[in-house]
Amino acid sequence: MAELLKGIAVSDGVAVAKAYLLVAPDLSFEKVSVDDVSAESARLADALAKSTSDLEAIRSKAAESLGEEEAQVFDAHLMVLSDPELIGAIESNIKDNQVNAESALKEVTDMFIGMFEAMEDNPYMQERAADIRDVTKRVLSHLLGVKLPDLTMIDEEVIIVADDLTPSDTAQLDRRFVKAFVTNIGGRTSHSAIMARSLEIPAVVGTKEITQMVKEGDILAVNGIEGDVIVNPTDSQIAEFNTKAQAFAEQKAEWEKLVHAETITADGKHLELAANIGTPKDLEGVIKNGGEGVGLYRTEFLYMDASDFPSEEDQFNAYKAVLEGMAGKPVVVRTMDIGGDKELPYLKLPHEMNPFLGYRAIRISLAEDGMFRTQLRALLRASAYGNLRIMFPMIATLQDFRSAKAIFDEEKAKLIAEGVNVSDDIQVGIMIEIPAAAVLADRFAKEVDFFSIGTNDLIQYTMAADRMNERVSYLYQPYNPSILRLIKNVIDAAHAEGKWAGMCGEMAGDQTAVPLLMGLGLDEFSMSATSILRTRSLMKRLDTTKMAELAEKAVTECDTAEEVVALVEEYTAE
Ligand SMILES: C=C(OP(=O)(O)O)C(=O)O
Ligand SMILES: [Mg+2]
Repeated sequence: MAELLKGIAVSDGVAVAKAYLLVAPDLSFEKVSVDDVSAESARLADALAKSTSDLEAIRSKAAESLGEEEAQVFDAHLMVLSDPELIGAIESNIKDNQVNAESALKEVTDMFIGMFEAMEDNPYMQERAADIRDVTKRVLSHLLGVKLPDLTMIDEEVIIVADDLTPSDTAQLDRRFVKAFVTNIGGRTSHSAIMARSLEIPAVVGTKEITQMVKEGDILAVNGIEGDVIVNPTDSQIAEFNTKAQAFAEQKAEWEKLVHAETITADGKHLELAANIGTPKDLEGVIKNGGEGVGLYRTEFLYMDASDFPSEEDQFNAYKAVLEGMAGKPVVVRTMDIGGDKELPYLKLPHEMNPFLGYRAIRISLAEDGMFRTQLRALLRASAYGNLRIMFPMIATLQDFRSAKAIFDEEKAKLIAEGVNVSDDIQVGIMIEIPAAAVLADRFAKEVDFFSIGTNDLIQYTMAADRMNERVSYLYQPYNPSILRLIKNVIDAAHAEGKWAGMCGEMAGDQTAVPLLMGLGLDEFSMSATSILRTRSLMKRLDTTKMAELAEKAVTECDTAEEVVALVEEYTAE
């Protein structure tokens, strides 16, 4: 029977395909004694052989899609499988203690993992412990006859079902095969949702129970525009979804006509529509969608995609590629924003109660300033290849900004003294994503070159509602008058000092927010590349004077987000 589930629509598009469960399988087992130890050893040998052949296949797939360097992680895993000391110890455990292969394996690997993990100052041994942990899971899965899900091995059309997708899971999705994803948790501004939009993969998150409702092989129909998911749809429901997919494709074709057009409002004002990117590869989408610049390059993905800190040279090459790719159009590069839902496995950070309020972004950069200086040097060297702007994330105090700017100035002076070609026209600005900075924007505006409002975080900190938590998503209110007042304060403060104010939070591409932001005088709108054309189409039919009247009313006369939405509808009705 078909079952309908409602979730949060986070990435447009409609898809129907087979479910693929990305759920950690149950690998529990009982320790039992065995009489036939040679049969048990044969079971172990069989599981080891199957694990080896899995890993060889995964390795060659990774080499093809991610590159040889990324694939080398799997060499370390293969080495574990052929390590005579480890395998020998498991075999002896079976023989000497007459126990099943599962428990012999687990006891020995736990012992090695414990030993290596105890060597706290030795990152090499820590990594070996992680490798053994991974390989043990694989061998156990073969012994128990359960399947380990693996995103890189998908080779048919599927819809991924998971509790949550991490940003690195999302980065591995192959658009040819992954037609959509559906998760239990998450919100519109979770990083996996943001990435789904740039990959143009339809997605519905926060369904709370999709993983319990779906079995391997079920068919799913997903509508990422409205947030509907149907498990095992009927033929007529499939036909209905296909009609919606068709209508969406036609709407997109209409927007695509604006790809080379400028963004001009009904009263002839030019506004800048820029794109948010995570890697140089995303430039293709920016160009395809007519982006007039890059308003946010999230450089942390460069760190997250590597197995160790990227070198100055690797970073320089990535930044240069983006600057050259945008051919003189502005590119705002944000310095590393690790923390919150963006983890860096090789930067061992202590577990925190509230990671979004913890040690993250500029706080890490200022404390571990070697890493920060490397990034700034790479950026400064790349500045000669385009129109670079640098932005610091999570600035809470003027002292944060001054410290970061002082390090930037020092590195710039050093490079110039070394005779390196550095642009003398690099604007340095900040993200406004912490309410303290939004309130004090008039003071910041005297010292920075620009603001970019990061509403994804600004809303969660202002409303005290976690951006990832679907239970409090009703409080995550972009149109709440309190948020609009903060935004107005920031834009007015920038303009009073002759500076520009942009926005790179997801709100900049939200079709209900855009009329308000136009009315508040926002200069630059930076969003997922896939939202650019529909926003250009909307702006073309709106008049800035009328939108200013709308914004003024919203800020001074509305009590609630609902009232603001009603007002927007009234002012934008055709
Ligand atoms: C753009 C933002 O940064 P991120 O989503 O990467 O936290 C924001 O907080 O609005
Ligand atoms: Mg942020």
